[in-house]
Amino acid sequence: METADVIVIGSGQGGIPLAADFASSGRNVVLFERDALGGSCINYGCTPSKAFLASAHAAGRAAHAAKLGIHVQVEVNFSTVMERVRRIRSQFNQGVKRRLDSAGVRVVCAEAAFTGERIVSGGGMTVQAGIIVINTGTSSTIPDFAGLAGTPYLTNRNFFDLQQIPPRLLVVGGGYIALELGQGMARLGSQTELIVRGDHLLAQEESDVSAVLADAFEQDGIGLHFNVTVQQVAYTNGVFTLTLNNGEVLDGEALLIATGRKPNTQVLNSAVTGVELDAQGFIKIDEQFQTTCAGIYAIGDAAKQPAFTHVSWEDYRRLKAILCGEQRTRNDRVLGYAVYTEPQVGRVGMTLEQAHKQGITANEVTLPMAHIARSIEWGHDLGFYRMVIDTDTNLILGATLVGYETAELVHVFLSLMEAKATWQVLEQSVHIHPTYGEALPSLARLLVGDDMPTCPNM
Ligand SMILES: Cc1cc2nc3c(=O)[nH]c(=O)nc-3n(C[C@H](O)[C@H](O)[C@H](O)COP(=O)(O)OP(=O)(O)OC[C@H]3O[C@@H](n4cnc5c(N)ncnc54)[C@H](O)[C@@H]3O)c2cc1C
Ligand SMILES: NC(=O)c1ccc[n+]([C@@H]2O[C@H](COP(=O)([O-])OP(=O)(O)OC[C@H]3O[C@@H](n4cnc5c(N)ncnc54)[C@H](O)[C@@H]3O)[C@@H](O)[C@H]2O)c1
Repeated sequence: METADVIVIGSGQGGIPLAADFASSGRNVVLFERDALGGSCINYGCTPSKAFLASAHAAGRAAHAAKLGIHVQVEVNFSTVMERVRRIRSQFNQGVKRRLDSAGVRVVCAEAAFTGERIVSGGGMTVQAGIIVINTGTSSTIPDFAGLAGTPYLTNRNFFDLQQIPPRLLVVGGGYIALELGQGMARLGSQTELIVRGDHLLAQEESDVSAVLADAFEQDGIGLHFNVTVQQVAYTNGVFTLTLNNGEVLDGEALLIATGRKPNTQVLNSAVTGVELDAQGFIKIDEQFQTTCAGIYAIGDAAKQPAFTHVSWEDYRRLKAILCGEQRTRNDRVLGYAVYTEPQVGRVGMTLEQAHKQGITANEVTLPMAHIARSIEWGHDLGFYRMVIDTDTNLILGATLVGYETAELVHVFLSLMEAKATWQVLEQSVHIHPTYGEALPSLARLLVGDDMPTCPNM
């Protein structure tokens, strides 16, 4: 058996920099990875999906430009789209390999499992270390629909290997992946149907967020089927046939399953080293990312942190500080997220309902796109900006921005909230005309009683 200073299991978004940093500082680091280096984000998640959406939204914007008086015939070269996606993914993946190699991390390309107390085995190698970091992420959950098993359905894992655009695409799910990839395929030319179990898209968001997205999806020609489940899947002569519980029957040349994620912890055999899992299989951690076994830590999706790359990356920064002796915790951070549909959803902090549930005296203001000069001028008329505040302290508690490129704009709120700024700071700010950003002080001015419309020229 070999020994190391640090073992990292999984090359997720936190594990890579952690392994590289410790190896660069002279520690003996072994990293196990059973699949492509770089984890879900680089290989099957953010990187390929956002490169794919760059093409899809370019096509969508061109198609919608008719309302600006620009009429174009959109012609999609799907092979070029997907080759570009795969080229970018490969470029990022190679970058990870170079980073780990140059830092001196010993990479073992194999599945790892615990075989004893702080002992990890994989690929014919057994290593013991005082510090072990688990960063094994999640995989797609596959529902047990009758007839599904054994059919060539898609998940985010094989979606980016598509060579040809299916004329018709069936998507099961109403969450992030279903919406981003479903809208993307529709914009590239697939007749897309979304099969949604609940009564609105993005179930965790407020219903008016979902309503805006549903409106946009209908403009893209996407069929929306709410409050339905799949009863039967058949696959014959290259065509999927889904029978829904309301009797509806849908056909498509491709079927994308996007029904959520499960933690990659089943094969870890973590009990042998005293690492406990919760009922859903996520690794239990304390405030400092430590598992129920001293010296073993878990970060990212497998530790049930909000499942985003920037969170796994921030887990790494905090865990590194903790391992270097700093008093840090994982809880004192403002976390946001975005959905890269068009329009986008940029979110941070609490909704009004969540604030009330916590017993906070809160209020909210909402500014529709129709009251923002830039959105009228540019023809981006769907969506709204909303801010939630604590009426006792005046602190900003959260924001929901639905509209064009709001994944960028929401950072104004992330920084204000990190700085513990009051809404008056925003209200007093002078933003540039005509921008989407100028609507944010206008939003805050609704709290001092300004009536809409509140932007210049409105
Ligand atoms: C389609 C899609 C799009 C996404 N888009 C975004 C986005 O736009 N923005 C965003 O912030 N987030 C996005 N995410 C989420 C994001 O990809 C994850 O939250 C992020 O990758 C963090 O994951 P992680 O670090 O926990 O582990 P992962 O990136 O999942 O990596 C875990 C690694 O561990 C390996 N592994 C697992 N078990 C073992 C084992 N026993 N032995 C060895 N290796 C093992 C896996 O092969 C994998 O490489 C997206 C996800 C998907 C699926
Ligand atoms: N833009 C981003 O940051 C981004 C993009 C993609 C994924 N992600 C991350 O990846 C995670 C996983 O995404 P996801 O879309 O797989 O999950 P999700 O949890 O967002 O959505 C899952 C959807 O599947 C539905 N569903 C679950 N079981 C079902 C069943 N048996 N039949 C029919 N529908 C069912 C749910 O109702 C929900 O609509 C997200 O939560 C997010 O953290 C982030």
